[in-house]
Amino acid sequence: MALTYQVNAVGKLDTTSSLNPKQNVSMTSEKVSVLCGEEDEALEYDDDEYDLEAFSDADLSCEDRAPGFSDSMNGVVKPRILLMGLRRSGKSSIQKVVFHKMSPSETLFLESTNKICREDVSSSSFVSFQIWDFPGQIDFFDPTFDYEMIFRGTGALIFVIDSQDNYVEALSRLHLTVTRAYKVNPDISFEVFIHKVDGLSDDHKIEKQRDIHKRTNTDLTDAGLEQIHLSFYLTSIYDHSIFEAFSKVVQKLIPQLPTLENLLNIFISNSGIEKAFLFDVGSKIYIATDSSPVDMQTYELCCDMIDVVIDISCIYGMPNVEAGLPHDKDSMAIIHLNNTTVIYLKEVTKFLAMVCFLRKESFARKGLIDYNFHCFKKAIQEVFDVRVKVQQTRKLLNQRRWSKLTLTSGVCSSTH
Ligand SMILES: Nc1nc2c(ncn2[C@@H]2O[C@H](COP(=O)(O)OP(=O)(O)OP(=O)(O)O)[C@@H](O)[C@H]2O)c(=O)[nH]1
Repeated sequence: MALTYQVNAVGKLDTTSSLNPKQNVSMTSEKVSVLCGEEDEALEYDDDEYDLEAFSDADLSCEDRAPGFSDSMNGVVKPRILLMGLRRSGKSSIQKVVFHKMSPSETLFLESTNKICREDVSSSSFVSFQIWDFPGQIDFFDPTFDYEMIFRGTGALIFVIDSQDNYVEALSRLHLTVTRAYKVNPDISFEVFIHKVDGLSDDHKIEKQRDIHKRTNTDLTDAGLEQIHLSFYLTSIYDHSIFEAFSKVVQKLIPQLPTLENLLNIFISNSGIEKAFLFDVGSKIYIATDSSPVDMQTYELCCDMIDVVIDISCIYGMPNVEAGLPHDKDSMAIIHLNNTTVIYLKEVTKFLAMVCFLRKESFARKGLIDYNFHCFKKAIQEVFDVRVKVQQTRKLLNQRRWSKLTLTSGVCSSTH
């Protein structure tokens, strides 16, 4: 597949000739700049000047990195993604494969979960949430169980259905869960993973999805809750479908998604690129892509490329001691496929990477692409800065509100 291959692992980036005269690069999304003309093609852009690492992690507490969901007195908590479903439907396997790099075959030895497992996922500046894995046997509608508290802070509820099993019971549990959760928090996104589809033929998969879709919608309509929207995904841990489904779930929790998509659209249209993804490298979740449709094969190629880069970096790269990663913000890779397509990976931060698909002819203008990438990086920094400012203001306002309340109550008690 790969005719030529080039990886710059940690600390080995060859950011040679920075021929660019110090230009004043504009930072707003509308101004992702375009360079045209012959001489621009010679440019090699040095991204070091704008060190995104500086704002990717260190400046922020965990709370700051959370997208949305304010519920405590003066802070912001991470949105929760709940993994629910009957026993042995595959919940823990999904979590282990996507977030712990467990190989699918190892999940055969996973023991049944007997208590709620919470895990923080804060792998990048944009991806930050908590996953709660519920044991299949738990009756969370038991009166002693505070399900209202759980649903109140939930961003997405993933209900996993084992497609290789009889799913009648799973569907009635899904209905119960969704209706109760909706009453507590109508903002939850409800996601249904029709899981373990690796054992089914293509026709059978579609048929199952149609059947499950029809039954759940009929149940909701009968209950007068047709306004509840469920999204369905066919998933398996044995291929990339689980990563793709998880990407779509996570994207719904990123408030900056439209801005990121817009930036990617501007970037690709000005750089001769056919498709670009913004990946969270650790989990292989793509947090944004441009508006052209995503096909599974392209996504799989991106995942394979990320695996290769990580493997090579682990072997030949110098460890990024601070972050505990084998790659850093300077890592990049180029793969030339034998069908004249080039895949170009460039790190945006130490956690985020952009993967682009383009024609060989367009790649000849690498200088232009690198320059536009550099502008894209700066625009992302702006998005991030704005978010930090909004969150800091929100915190400040909350603190003020509380001190005002304290004062008021002080006045009340003295007049009494
Ligand atoms: N064929 C196939 N098997 C899977 C898939 N995902 C999980 N499994 C298997 O399903 C079995 C149960 O997986 P678990 O992850 O333990 O299920 P769980 O829902 O967490 O179970 P509880 O902890 O009991 O609630 C394991 O043997 C997994 O290997 C899949 O996509 N395809």
